[in-house]
Amino acid sequence: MVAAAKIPVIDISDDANQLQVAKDLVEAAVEHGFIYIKNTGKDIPVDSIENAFNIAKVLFQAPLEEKQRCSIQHNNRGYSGMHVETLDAKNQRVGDYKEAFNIGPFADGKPQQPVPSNIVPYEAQIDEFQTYLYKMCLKINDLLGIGLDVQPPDFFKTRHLRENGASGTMLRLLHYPVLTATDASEEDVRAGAHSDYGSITMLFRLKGQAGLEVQTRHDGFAPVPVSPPGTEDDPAPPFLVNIGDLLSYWTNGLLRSTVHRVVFPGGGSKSIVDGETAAEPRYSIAYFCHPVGTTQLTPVPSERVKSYVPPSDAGKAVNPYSERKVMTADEHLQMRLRASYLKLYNDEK
Ligand SMILES: O=C(O)CCC(=O)C(=O)O
Ligand SMILES: [Fe+2]
Repeated sequence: MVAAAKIPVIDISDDANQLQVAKDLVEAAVEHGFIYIKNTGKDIPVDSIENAFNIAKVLFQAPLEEKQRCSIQHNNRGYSGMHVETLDAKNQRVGDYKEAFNIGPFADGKPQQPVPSNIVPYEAQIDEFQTYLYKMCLKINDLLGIGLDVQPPDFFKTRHLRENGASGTMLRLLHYPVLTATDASEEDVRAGAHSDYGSITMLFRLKGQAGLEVQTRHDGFAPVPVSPPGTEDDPAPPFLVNIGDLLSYWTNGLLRSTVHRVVFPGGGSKSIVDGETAAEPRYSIAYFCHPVGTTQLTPVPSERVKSYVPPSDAGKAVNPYSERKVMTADEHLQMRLRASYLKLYNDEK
C-alpha cells in the first residue's frame, strides 16, 4: 500500500462553529494548499453531483464534429480535445491525454455559448449545479476571509460576487479515456503537473477512480485517494478544494498553491491506492473560481499576510507567478491561458 498525500478533511456544514472552521480551513490552506471538504449533502445535494457526472458522460459521447462545433474560444469556454491542452508545457512533448468542456455562467437558465445538442435537455440541471457551486465558492471565500482576519472579513466574498462584475469562473467537465494499446505512448500523461490559475478550485471525483497526485514538499508526488479514511460512509466522497496561483499571489504566498497532476497509475513511481483503479475511463468535474476580472491584485488587507515571510527553503514550492507586480485578475488569467493553449493563441497571431 502506498502512502497517500496528507490532506485534512474539514466539515464546513456546521455554521454554528464558523470561526473555528474558518481557522482550520486557513491552516490547511497555508500548510497543504489542498483540503477535503466533507460531503454531508447539505450544501450541495448528492443528486446534483451525480446528475452532473451523468451529463458529462452524455456530453463526451457526442460525435467529435459536434463537440468541435463548440471548440474552446478565447473566452475560455467550450471543448478542448485530446492532446490540445498542455498543462506542463516545459516538460511535456505531447498534450494531455484528456478531453474537457468548459461551461461559463448561464443567464436566465441558458448557456451563453454553443453546447452539444445532446446535453440541451439537461440545461436546467447544469444551471442548478452551477448555482450550488457558486454559493459554495462564496462560502469558502467567506471562511478564508474570516480565518485570515482580512479587513473587512467579507473582502474575498464580495470580490467574487457576480453582481460586482464578470469573472473567469468556469465549470469544467473532464474525461480521461483509458490508455489503449494502439494510442499508447510513453509520453502520455492525463494532465501534466501544474498549479491552478484562479482563487480556489473545487474538484469532484468518482469513487474508485485513481489518478490524481499532489507534489509533496520533498519533490515527489503522492496519490490523493477519492475516499480518505473517515469518509467512507458519507453520502458522497468529499470534494477537494485547492488554492490557485491567484490567491497565493494575492496573499503574498501565505496560502499555498500546490502542484498536482493526473497520471496513469499503477506503474513505476506512479502508485495506486487500495480500492482504486485506472482500468476504466475517468471523469472529474472542476469548478475554477476567479474574482471579478477588474480586481487589482494588491496584497489583501490582513495583518497575517502583511507579516508573512516566505521560508527561505521554499524553493520550488513557491508559485512561479508570485513575483509581485500589480495586475488585475483578468490579466493574471490571460497570462496563464496563453501558456496552456499554445495552438489556440499562436494560430491567431
Ligand atoms: O481531474 C482531476 O482530478 C484534476 C484536474 C485538474 O487538476 C485541473 O483540471 O486543473
Ligand atoms: Fe488542476
